[in-house]
Amino acid sequence: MQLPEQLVIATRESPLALWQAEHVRAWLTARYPGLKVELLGMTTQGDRILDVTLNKIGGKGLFVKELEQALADGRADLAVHSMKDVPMVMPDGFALAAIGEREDPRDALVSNRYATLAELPAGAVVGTSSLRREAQLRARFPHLTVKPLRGNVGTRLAKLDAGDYDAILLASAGLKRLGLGGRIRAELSPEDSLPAPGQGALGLEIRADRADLAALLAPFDHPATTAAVTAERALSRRMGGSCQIPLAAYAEDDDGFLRLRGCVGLPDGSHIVHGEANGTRAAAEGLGQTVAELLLTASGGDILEALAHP
Ligand SMILES: NCc1[nH]cc(CCC(=O)O)c1CC(=O)O
Repeated sequence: MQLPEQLVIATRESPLALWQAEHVRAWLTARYPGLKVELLGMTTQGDRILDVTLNKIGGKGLFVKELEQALADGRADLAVHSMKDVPMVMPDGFALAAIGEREDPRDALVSNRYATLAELPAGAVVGTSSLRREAQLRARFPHLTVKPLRGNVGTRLAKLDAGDYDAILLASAGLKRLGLGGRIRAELSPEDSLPAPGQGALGLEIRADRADLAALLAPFDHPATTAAVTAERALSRRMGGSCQIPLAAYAEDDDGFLRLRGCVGLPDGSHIVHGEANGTRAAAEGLGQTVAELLLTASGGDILEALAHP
């Protein structure tokens, strides 16, 4: 294979996105000595619009469209994404070249006063703008108050420290990557907070016509993570795939066998249904569809109505 001399990585400019892009740069230069890798920092619509909850303004695509434009124009060769932010259906002309090994997939409780969710007293204010986290929290701890919280990881921690919240919920992966793992009071079990599809995994996106790059990036792929994330994303896609309704999907790989758990509900937590199934890595896509069918069958009219008219 003819090695290119230089690659450009398109990335968002939040500290977490830059960490992730640097991580991929370090992998590339270690694997291909002599390869020059530059970062092209970009601000996306999702970064600019901070005063509205994401599901109200169009969801996940907002974090990736500008980066895809840079790939289309040839200003960049690859884009590094949190798989959680990548839409369930890849737009025409783009492909995921590799999904790297997953960091901790769990949600984390961060608080300056409380060590567990169970300790939070009635009326305690918990910060999250994720419908998924909110629905699961309300279902399990209906006495808590959920208050919206957006911004990058540092901004969210600053709002907690300013006293605006008693506790906040964040992805463990982001905190750990930024060296902020020490702020985690409790890792939430999948029973308390089932993670989002793709949470904790990084994806490398390229133009579908760049076979040269696909070969170069393929060794970044972690097959167990790819199988798990494929199952989670298939579930989400079959359910309608946006972040307009609370949806969680989490697959664990045990030596080639996947256990996929999913849940869907109403944002107020008043109705939430769970489903799970097992399958082989090779059947990851079908497994996602199977669990989605279980969820749809178990959902009452109210959830189906919310899915149909978000
Ligand atoms: N919603 C934004 C987002 N996208 C990816 C992560 C964390 C890192 C990851 O899941 O890979 C976060 C922050 C969070 O949810 O706390």
